[in-house]
Amino acid sequence: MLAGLLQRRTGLSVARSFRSVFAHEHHQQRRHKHHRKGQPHQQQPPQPSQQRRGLEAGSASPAAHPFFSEASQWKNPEGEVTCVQYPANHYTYYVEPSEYAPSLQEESSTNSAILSDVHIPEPSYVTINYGYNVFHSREPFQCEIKDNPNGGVLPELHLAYETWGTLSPEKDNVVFLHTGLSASSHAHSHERNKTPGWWEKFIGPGKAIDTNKYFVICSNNLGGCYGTSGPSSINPSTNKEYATSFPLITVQDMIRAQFLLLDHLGIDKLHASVGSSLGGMQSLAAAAMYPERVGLCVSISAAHRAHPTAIALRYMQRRIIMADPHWAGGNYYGKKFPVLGMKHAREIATISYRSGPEWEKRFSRQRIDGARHSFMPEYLIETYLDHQGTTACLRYDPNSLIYISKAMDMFDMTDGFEDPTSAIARITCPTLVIGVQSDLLFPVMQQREVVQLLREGGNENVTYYELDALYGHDTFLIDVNTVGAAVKGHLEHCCL
Ligand SMILES: CC(=O)SCCNC(=O)CCNC(=O)[C@H](O)C(C)(C)COP(=O)(O)OP(=O)(O)OC[C@H]1O[C@@H](n2cnc3c(N)ncnc32)[C@H](O)[C@@H]1OP(=O)(O)O
Repeated sequence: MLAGLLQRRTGLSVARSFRSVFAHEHHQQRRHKHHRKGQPHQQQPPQPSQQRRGLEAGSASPAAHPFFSEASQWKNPEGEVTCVQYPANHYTYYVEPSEYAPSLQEESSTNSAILSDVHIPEPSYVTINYGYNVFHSREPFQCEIKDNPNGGVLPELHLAYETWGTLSPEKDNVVFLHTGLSASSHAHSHERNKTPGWWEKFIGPGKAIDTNKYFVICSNNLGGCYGTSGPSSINPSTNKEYATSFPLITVQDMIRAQFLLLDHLGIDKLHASVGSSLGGMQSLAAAAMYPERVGLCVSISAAHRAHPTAIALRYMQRRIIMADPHWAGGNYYGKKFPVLGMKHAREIATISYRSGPEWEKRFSRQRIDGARHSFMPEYLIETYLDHQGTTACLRYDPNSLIYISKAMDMFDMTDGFEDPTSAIARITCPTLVIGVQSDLLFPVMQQREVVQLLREGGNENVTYYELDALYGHDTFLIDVNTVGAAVKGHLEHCCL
């Protein structure tokens, strides 16, 4: 009955969500139209912000390259423009003096072969504190894979985390939120960082994770770049960034680091471990590795081991980053930044995060009004991917993406755990598994398999919801009505 109810809710939610998607699209088309007005396939005049910085827009002879019809701007996480992409494959980049060094970078090229010469230092993720707390352990942290630089030992460990709600005197109301691949600990806004978080609509008073009831902790993943030890952190032994001397890490290492944080906070047992995607893998791993310390488990759009298709997609993202000459073996910190590798990797990632059925409805075969056929972005799906790559590529450290995506590929609860045959069987707590039928990255057969293994392992309290939402893997970020309702039900009612 509950499943039927949820199915109905899903249908309603999809219809409602698509209204906003179409509104978005029409807005986008208007934007394109506006930009091109009167100047199809011609170079745009410098934008006011470019003029202010004295950049020249005219040196690339755009008439010879009639493919780009507008300039687009790239922004850093603070919303400041850090880069401008000009028409006709003519790229000019500049950076804010206050945030980056050297103070002003400007380079241009006239054909795509020279794009790899763009000069942009790495983004500010390593220098700006986004309002998170940092747990600092001075004890060496032994990573699981010992065949690694320094035997897989990190001399120290930093773990960035944020919290919402109030910890009960008994410390028994903790919900630990594990993040996806490139997310930070900023799942929700708070006094020290008012920017909406990546699960803004899911967390708060009365919300799916109710902060009137629960104390929510979200930590940035080991290997990440938002305050937790990762390749861009300074190795205290050398006083330089680890880069690729950072050891290979596993999902189990991420969990061990998180439980060190819980030890530090004096929290013996979680009310619930919750996560989606990589976070859903972590949630399963946490419940298997620390069964006595996890009260409830929620795993959304995840799996107990990576699917070969997902490995293939992440492999290509890594290869594209590593093929960027500015990746330089991972040693690009303070030098040229592999921005194009990161942009194209993000474009591939976006293909895996959404779904064909969504794009059929959202973009179909629509093209930019008046665009000529060319090899440059012309269909709305192409401009969309271009936009996603452009906006996301300056928000994350490419080396972090390489390390964490590799950890996802290596994740396999039937292998690599101390007692592999029974890793899933060790999950004895009530567990909610959610799958989305349009998910390419973690296809629903994987969630069904997790449920089957849990039940075969003797867990009698397993709930499974399969959603027919069209947003693919990203449904967990978008569909608060269905995903949020299921999570709330599990956290608040499953054991009553
Ligand atoms: C693997 C793991 O472990 S986790 C993976 C998790 N997934 C991600 O990291 C993806 C993150 N995605 C996001 O953050 C998304 O913004 C979401 C999911 C939160 C919201 O999605 P949506 O509301 O559908 O917006 P979406 O990001 O798809 O598109 C909106 C943007 O695309 C632009 N856009 C839309 N259509 C087009 C188009 N045809 N051409 C160019 N740009 C377009 C919009 O103008 C808007 O731009 P803006 O963000 O700069 O304002």
